[in-house]
Amino acid sequence: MEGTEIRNQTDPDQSMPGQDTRESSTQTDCRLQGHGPRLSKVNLFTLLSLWMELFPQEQPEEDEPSEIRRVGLVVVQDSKVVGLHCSGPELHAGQAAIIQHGASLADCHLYFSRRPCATCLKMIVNAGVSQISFWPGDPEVSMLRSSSANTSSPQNPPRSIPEEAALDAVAAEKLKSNSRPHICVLLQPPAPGLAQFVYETSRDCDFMERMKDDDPGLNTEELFNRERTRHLKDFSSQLLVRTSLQHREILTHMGLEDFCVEPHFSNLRNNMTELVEVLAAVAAGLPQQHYGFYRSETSTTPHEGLSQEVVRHCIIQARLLAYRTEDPKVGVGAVIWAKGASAGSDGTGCLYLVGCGYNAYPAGSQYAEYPQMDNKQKDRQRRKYRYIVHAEQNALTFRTRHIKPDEHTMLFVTKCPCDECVPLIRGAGITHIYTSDQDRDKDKGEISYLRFSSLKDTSKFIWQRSPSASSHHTNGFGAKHGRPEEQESHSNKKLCTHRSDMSPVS
Ligand SMILES: O=c1ccn([C@H]2C[C@H](O)[C@@H](COP(=O)(O)OP(=O)(O)OP(=O)(O)O)O2)c(=O)[nH]1
Repeated sequence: MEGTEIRNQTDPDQSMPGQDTRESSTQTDCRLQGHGPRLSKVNLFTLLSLWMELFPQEQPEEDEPSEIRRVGLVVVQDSKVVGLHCSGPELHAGQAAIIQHGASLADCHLYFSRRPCATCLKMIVNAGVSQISFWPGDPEVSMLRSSSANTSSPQNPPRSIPEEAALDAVAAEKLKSNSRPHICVLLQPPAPGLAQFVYETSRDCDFMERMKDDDPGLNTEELFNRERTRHLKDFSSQLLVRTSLQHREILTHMGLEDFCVEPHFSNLRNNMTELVEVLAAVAAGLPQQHYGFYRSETSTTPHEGLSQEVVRHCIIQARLLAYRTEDPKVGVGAVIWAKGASAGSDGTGCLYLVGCGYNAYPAGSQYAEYPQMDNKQKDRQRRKYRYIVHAEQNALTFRTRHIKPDEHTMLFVTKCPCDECVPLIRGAGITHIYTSDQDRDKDKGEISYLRFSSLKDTSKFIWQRSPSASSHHTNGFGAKHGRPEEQESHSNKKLCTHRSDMSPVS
């Protein structure tokens, strides 16, 4: 099994070979700070790749399943995400990455949501990529689907691997063993309690809170559980291999026989399931029905440009990033996408990634180098606020592309931008912001959110009840919406909702 590794460490943040060792030392020690478990970088990149595979498509997959499956891809350079891709109508995700990044892929790490086909792999190997990691489910050239008459399904596995998939597997194996890049499966068990932490914090995130504020009678827990179950079902059928038998067969054909041995096999399947559960919980934090991102200026103006599905997708990317926060208390994630003049052949259409980030202490700082206390501490100099770099600030600082004045540049952020960030966002030329405005107009002393309302030259799209749902007051959702009521709700919140010290992410 040359070139393939089982990474199954007990400490998810344990440094990887080739990974910056400072990275693990900067993390907040959750046991000391009361912070929930933190997502490891490997798991973040893995989850982002799975999520990219699920990027909403203009053209839904044909009824007759193709043997070529959609793939999500995350391109990482120096531990920073520099590309998010997915398969499109013409190009596979790997090909799209080659087209967009060219030889600058050299020394990048690539995280695929499936083992890429040999056609992509040869170009990627050729570009000098340093490491390729893939999710060990059904590969891009599917071993579960067949175009032959006896079409298979997850319920009825093919009696043998389709010929095309078997040939592709042989070629991929050859590329794996002959290539300079390290081609491996980099899966880590999520930190103990992470799934539960994500479950709790997603259920109470700003987006859910907004729904609760609008309709105090709404059973958000029930709504959240329903959404989570629905996502879990969808994501599992897409991303997991249903039976152990099928999974063993696939792994064997991919040259991953070592994974088929116990306890590795059970661990692998457990880790995969747990990560899919995390993804389902994060996605459930933004229930699809009746809510979406609508202009803040007047909630009756329909959303322009991006579909609600795409916006929601990008906000969920930001929510995943927030689980890498170094703030002992509040995680914030931000993603910036730009809309190019013409659609590429990537599954993201005209959109391309500009940058992403989460709130953290200055890059390269050592653990406990900076104060981590929150505003309940008495000494002002011991508070975190002067040291933490905000999610938007990291996304802008470590962006991979220039922001072009003639293009729409869209910031997706899980928390209302604060007064420190608003001028940066304006100065950088961000044209659209998608966010929750739960903290808008609040002044918390050390950090305030007063300037967001006066940010005039940027279109703001706020998570709120869809204007059409509001006018009908359907399904138990209350009637409150629109600017006057929103303002009333904010001032009320200022008085009555103060989060506790153990306040969760987002
Ligand atoms: O635009 C912003 C605003 C804030 N943050 C981060 C910075 C800091 O890490 C955290 C502060 O969150 P919040 O304002 O909720 O402060 P808190 O510590 O939770 O205080 P409080 O208890 O008053 O909510 O959010 C960002 O990344 N971007």
